[in-house]
Amino acid sequence: MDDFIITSHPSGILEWRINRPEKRNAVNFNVIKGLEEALDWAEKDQQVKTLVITGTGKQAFCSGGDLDEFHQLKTSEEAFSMLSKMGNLLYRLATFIKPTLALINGSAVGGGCEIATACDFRIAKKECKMGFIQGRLGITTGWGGASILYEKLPPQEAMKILLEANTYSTDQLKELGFVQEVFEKIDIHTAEDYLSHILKNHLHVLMCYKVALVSKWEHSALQSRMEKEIRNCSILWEKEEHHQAVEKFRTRKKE
Ligand SMILES: CC[C@H](C(=O)O)C(=O)SCCNC(=O)CCNC(=O)[C@H](O)C(C)(C)COP(=O)(O)OP(=O)(O)OC[C@H]1O[C@@H](n2cnc3c(N)ncnc32)[C@H](O)[C@@H]1OP(=O)(O)O
Repeated sequence: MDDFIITSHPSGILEWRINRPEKRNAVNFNVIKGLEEALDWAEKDQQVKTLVITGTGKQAFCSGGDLDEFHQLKTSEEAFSMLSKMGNLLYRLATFIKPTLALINGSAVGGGCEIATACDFRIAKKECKMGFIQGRLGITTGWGGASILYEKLPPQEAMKILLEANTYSTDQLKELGFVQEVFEKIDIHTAEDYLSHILKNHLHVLMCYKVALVSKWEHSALQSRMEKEIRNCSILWEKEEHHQAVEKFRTRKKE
């Protein structure tokens, strides 16, 4: 089974789906490669007007980094190599020249929330649990998601959900303005309906509006703020508290 699936829809949506439901769509090195592939495709294909990111199954959008695969990374430098690889892709996603949407089909936690944050829009199935839970593992957002979140929510609201490292309901996050719409059921057709007016417009119109947003972030040095955030996470990654927290998760069911 492929770790990700890319589907080009006649509506002009390119769908990138993380396909690891048995691990709640955790991100491994293969999935990181898949995100780069999807961004390359969406950039080059003139038929593509929007990029939609989602997950396979009804339980998870994405559970963040694969704690088994990335658990092997022990030192700050080893961690930084992976974190910056994904962080560079999240900067590329956040500043992507075409509109992007996170179709949140299930729980989105840790780096899964960072991926959702990097998209322009977030629509979610009711009752999904979402949250930047990295703090529970003794680390901070490792893919630059906090810097992007500070661009999308009032700073005090963004800081509260980062500091709490908690999970929230979709209704709570809609009230905060993090989630744009909540649906009882959700699938790619929900995304097509939500994007229907955007998909009717010329691609060059959509791209010009994205350029206007991206230039704001270029001037406010979003990329270097993300790099600093990622470096700080890699320093925390090396500490014993982080490795013990990950080990506790990985062995929790075997007790
Ligand atoms: C790399 C850093 C990155 C960043 O911040 O940049 C991060 O994302 S750090 C945060 C990493 N993610 C987590 O800590 C989330 C861990 N997972 C969970 O909290 C839960 O699994 C949840 C809420 C996503 C879903 O809970 P649910 O009860 O529905 O499922 P289970 O917990 O029973 O898990 C089912 C199955 O999936 C495996 N699993 C889940 N998440 C991960 C993961 N992130 N990495 C590896 N494997 C994961 C879990 O172990 C179970 O497998 P099984 O073989 O059945 O034990």
